[in-house]
Amino acid sequence: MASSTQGQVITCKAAVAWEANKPLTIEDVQVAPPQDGEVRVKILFTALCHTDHYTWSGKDPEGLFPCILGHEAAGIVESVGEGVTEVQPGDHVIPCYQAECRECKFCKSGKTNLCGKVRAATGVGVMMNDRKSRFSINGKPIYHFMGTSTFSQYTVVHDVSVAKINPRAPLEKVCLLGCGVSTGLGAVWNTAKVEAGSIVAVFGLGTVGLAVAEGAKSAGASRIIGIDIDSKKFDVAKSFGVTEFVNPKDHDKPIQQVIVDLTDGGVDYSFECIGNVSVMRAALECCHKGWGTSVIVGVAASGQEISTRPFQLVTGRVWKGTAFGGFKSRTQVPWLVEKYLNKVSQHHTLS
Ligand SMILES: NC(=O)c1ccc[n+]([C@@H]2O[C@H](COP(=O)([O-])OP(=O)(O)OC[C@H]3O[C@@H](n4cnc5c(N)ncnc54)[C@H](O)[C@@H]3O)[C@@H](O)[C@H]2O)c1
Ligand SMILES: N[C@@H](CCC(=O)N[C@@H](CSCO)C(=O)NCC(=O)O)C(=O)O
Ligand SMILES: [Zn+2]
Ligand SMILES: [Zn+2]
Repeated sequence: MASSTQGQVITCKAAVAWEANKPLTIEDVQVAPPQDGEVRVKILFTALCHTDHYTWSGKDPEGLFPCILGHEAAGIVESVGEGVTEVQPGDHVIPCYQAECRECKFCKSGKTNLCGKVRAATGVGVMMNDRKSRFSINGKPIYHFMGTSTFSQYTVVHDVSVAKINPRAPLEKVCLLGCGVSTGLGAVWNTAKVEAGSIVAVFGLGTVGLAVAEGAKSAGASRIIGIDIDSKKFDVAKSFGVTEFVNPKDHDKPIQQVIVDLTDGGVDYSFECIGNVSVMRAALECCHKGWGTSVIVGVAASGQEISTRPFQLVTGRVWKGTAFGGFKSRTQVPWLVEKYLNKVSQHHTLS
């Protein structure tokens, strides 16, 4: 059914980042109607991912200001532009910063979840159709962010950047599948492909690290070692499957040595979920000789580089990275939502 706002400019509240490192301010923002291939979404719930903080801090080479941040959210389609066939007003959706067009070289390769269709536009804060923003304040354009800009009551996204989900799903929970939780689970299931019995190290126990732990537990890992400089994280991490805790501040030795000593030569899989290049090195170097694989999930600041002795790779360790946990967004986010709903109903049946 057509909404009363279809085709109209909507004025709503949004949190605007005017400059790097300056507090966001809540503003009245004009949100233009969706053009060809675009979808306007009423955002009902949005979470905060460390990447929002990263771009806000000014360390993201793609960061543009003023902008509307936010990329981990859920909402309902308000209206759609010409040619949009896969969603309609009223559909429950999760915006996907990692698009999936199913037509580009990347999508067709079967080798990656990265999609090339709208990435050039989303990287410079505009929509692909006219290379302009749909957000403005009294005529002054405000940049989009990651093709999602969910810190707004209404946002406009490309149709390839929106996943239609089961309307029974609680949006305040499944919004986390828009980034952190999916990324952590996918890093384990898709990128590392952790096998039962593996020893896993997780560096950083924020949303992403906790989801890695949950994924590793579900894959049957025998030990899940959580490493964080904030010991307050350890209690919650236990409930996500972490079996042992290490706070680097409690040790004089390099953290990779501590983990190697704890594990008879190193872990089978490690995950860096912080965005710190020294920790990325430690995460690689705590892997077992011959087969240990380390996955970089954290996003490091502009100008930062990773390093290690090539001997680490010559002797069989593997260094990988992951974006959105390797999930194909439009296809697999609805699947993750179903998986979550089934798990919740199973718990209800059991209790
Ligand atoms: N690759 C992707 O697709 C993807 C997706 C989501 C997030 N990320 C990135 O993943 C990282 C984690 O995101 P998050 O939202 O979980 O962050 P978060 O801030 O919630 O968690 C980070 C954790 O790391 C810990 N930490 C910080 N420095 C540490 C150190 N030196 N040693 C050990 N622990 C340390 C912090 O105490 C915190 O618990 C960020 O860099 C984020 O940008 C990447
Ligand atoms: N603009 C950043 C890119 C940071 C980055 O790597 N982003 C991840 C998602 S983080 C989600 O919280 C990603 O998906 N990367 C692949 C892509 O952006 O195409 C920078 O340049 O540092
Ligand atoms: Zn994120
Ligand atoms: Zn594509």
